[in-house]
Amino acid sequence: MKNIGIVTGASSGLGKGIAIEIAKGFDIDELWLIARRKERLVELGKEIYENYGVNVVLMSLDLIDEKSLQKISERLESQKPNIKILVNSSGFGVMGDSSEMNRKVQEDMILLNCKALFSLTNICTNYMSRGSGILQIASVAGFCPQPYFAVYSATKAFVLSYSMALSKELKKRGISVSALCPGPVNTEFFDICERDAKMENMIKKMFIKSPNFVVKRAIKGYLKKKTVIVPGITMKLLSIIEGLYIKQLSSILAYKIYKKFN
Ligand SMILES: NC(=O)C1=CN([C@@H]2O[C@H](COP(=O)(O)OP(=O)(O)OC[C@H]3O[C@@H](n4cnc5c(N)ncnc54)[C@H](OP(=O)(O)O)[C@@H]3O)[C@@H](O)[C@H]2O)C=CC1
Ligand SMILES: N[C@@H](C=O)C(=O)O
Repeated sequence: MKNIGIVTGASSGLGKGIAIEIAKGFDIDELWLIARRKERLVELGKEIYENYGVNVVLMSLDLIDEKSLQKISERLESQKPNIKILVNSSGFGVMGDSSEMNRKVQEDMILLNCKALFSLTNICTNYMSRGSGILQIASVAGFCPQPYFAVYSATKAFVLSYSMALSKELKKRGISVSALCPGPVNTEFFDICERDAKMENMIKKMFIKSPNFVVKRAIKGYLKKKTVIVPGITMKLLSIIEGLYIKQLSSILAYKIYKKFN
């Protein structure tokens, strides 16, 4: 059976960086790279094949479109591979006054950051086995309901909560789930996000990290099977103030209570 990795959002930023690290260091036969921009995927696929000898499958798909998820599902069903690692990095955020912002943009944030991430995770767990793992790209924004980033921070709270709970459910199958929660990272994310709120992002830029820094910590945390990975000391402190340990404790308690009575 073929061992594969799947990375969404592979055309730029964290997804691209993580895809390269997987190709470098993971024992896989094939890497599926997913995003909309085909030319970017072709470029990355070439780099990965030439430098690391890993076969790539390029899937130029809009994950907001349900048909894209069907295509991935059909391909998995026809090949029945063993998914060693799934990375859900596709996502975007737009700042602004939620009641004044375009509704479609906000709905799309929910569809991509939450719905597509959930659907792909749910599809892929059917093709995972002991030793497989899932790396979800959440955000420190998931710890804090942020005014003027209301929908985005809510989508990341979903990713964080879903991933923390799922990690307990999948433990019995030997599958790890890690939620990466970075603070601001210097990627194309801010080209989209900054449309409405330059001032806010000037503050964020004081704490900005390079994608390389975040990718390295993401892989390290994933390999240690950490449920929540927060890169950098400032963001770690912020996440603790915003309740990281309380969330972790209540999730463990909820799991123990469920197990006792079921
Ligand atoms: N940068 C930051 O400060 C932080 C980012 N994050 C999260 O990290 C993740 C990656 O973001 P980052 O790398 O920074 O930003 P980028 O903008 O560099 O990457 C976003 C990726 O998502 C893909 N994407 C966007 N829309 C779609 C779509 N409809 N269908 C499929 N793929 C799509 C993009 O590819 P394409 O356009 O080709 O489709 C791109 O590859 C996101 O989930 C983001 O929320 C979390 C914390 C901080
Ligand atoms: N963490 C960043 C995005 O998710 C931010 O808060 O801008």
